[in-house]
Parts: sequence; C-alpha cells; structure tokens
Amino acid sequence: MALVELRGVSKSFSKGDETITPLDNVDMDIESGEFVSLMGPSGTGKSTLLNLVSGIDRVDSGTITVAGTEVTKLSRSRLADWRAANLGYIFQTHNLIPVLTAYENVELPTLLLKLSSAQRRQRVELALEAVGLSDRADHYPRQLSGGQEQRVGIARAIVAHPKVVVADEPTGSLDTETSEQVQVLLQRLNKELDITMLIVTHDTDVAQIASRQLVLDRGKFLEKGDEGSMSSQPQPTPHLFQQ
Ligand SMILES: Nc1ncnc2c1ncn2[C@@H]1O[C@H](COP(=O)(O)OP(=O)(O)OP(=O)(O)O)[C@@H](O)[C@H]1O
Repeated sequence: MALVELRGVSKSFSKGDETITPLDNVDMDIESGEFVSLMGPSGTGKSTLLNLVSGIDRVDSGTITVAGTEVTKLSRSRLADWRAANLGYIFQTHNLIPVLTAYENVELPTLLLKLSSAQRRQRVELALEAVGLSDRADHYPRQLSGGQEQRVGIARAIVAHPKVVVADEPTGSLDTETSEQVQVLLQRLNKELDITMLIVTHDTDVAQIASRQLVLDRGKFLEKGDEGSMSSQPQPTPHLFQQ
C-alpha cells in the first residue's frame, strides 16, 4: 500500500447558486520517500487537495489513507491528534505566531504529543538545528528575515517527526536566492530524514526538485515525469531524529 493513497476523492464547494467541484473522483498514490510536486492552473484544487490529505478539510466522498490510517474515517478530535503526530504542513506565508519566539512557534505542535518536557525540548532543538536556526531560537518572527521565518515554519512542520510533509507554495513569497535555499532544505529533509513530500508550486524550477512531477488540470492528475521514487535510491541513515 502506498504511504498516501486517495481513492475516488471528490470535493465540491457551493458559492451562491453555483457548485464548484475542483476534485471529482480522483485517485493518487504517493510512495514512502517520494518527493512529489503538484502544479496546475489557479483554482484547480491543489490547496484543496493538501487540505484533504492533512485532514484540515473533509472529503465529500472517497477515502484518503496516510501511513495506514484512513484519515477520512477519523472524528474531528482524533484528526487533530493524528495530524499533530503524523503530518507536517508548510504554508506559503509560514503563519508564525508573532508573540511567540522561534523556539515557541516550533514547540507549539509538540504540545499535542505525549512527551516529557526533556523530550519536547530535544525535538524542538533538533528541528531548529535541521533548518540551521539554532542561534535564532529566542528571536521573534519580526526579528527574522523572510527566509528565516519560512525555515522556522519548516522546523515547526517537522518537529513531530512526521512521515509526510505537505507544502503549499513554500517558496511563493521568497526571492530567488532564498527560494533556492529553501528548495535545498526541502530536498535534504526528504533525503536525509526520509520525509515524504508533497509540494504545491507555480514555479517550474521548484517543481523540478521533485522526484515526480504531477499536474492537476480539470480534476485529473497528469504525470509530468517519473524519475522513480527517492526511496529506491540509496538513503543516508537518518541522523537528526534518531532519538
Ligand atoms: N472554502 C471554500 N469555499 C468555497 N470555495 C472554495 C473554498 N475553498 C476553495 N474553493 C474553490 O475551489 C476551487 C479550488 O481552490 P484551490 O484553492 O484548491 O485552488 P488552487 O489550485 O490551490 O489555486 P491557486 O493555484 O490559485 O492557489 C476554487 O475555485 C476556489 O474558489
């Protein structure tokens, strides 16, 4: 079974008298260790797809299974716990809480996990180290550059050691150089920590860092190129999250 599996997933929205159906009976498989990019015209349902995979929104019909858990079956309260432990979400505009430090922002999702305070501290420190921001732990978002803020957002997404990270235009608000640094970081997390990635982007350069490129157009996925899954390539031993 694929790590992420969508079967017959449909989702509609009503706007006044109009019904929009961005996803109509779609299937998708993402294997463990893959890095998948998703492109497509505006309004085709890419963000909707990420929201469904992460359980932020509910399907109208169909099933979504992530790492053996059928997320479409979970109650709202169990979904929150499941998401905190299993799935990281990187936003375009990082959504950091301005009154919390970088450390506290990264710590936030771990408060939903059953961890001792020592384990929690260790996770946060490892996540900040993974994104190269150990020295900024006590800084508030306003004291960080746009790229650093995004890296804190990435640390927050990986702090629970999720199997899957989804990202919605993670480089969309960054300049070219900072975008390239974030792309390298995402690739590293995929290869070194074996985190399966699904990223939505409008940038073809960003899409090309993925091992598999998909395009969502008029409710269907088109494969742009399949170089094979990252999991079939030799992987360095994950070293950051061994404990
Ligand atoms: N909560 C909602 N209520 C009503 N309509 C919605 C809602 N969320 C999304 N939509 C509509 O569903 C369609 C798909 O939206 P979505 O944000 O998934 O597209 P997208 O492919 O991510 O677009 P973009 O590339 O511009 O970010 C759009 O027509 C959007 O207006």
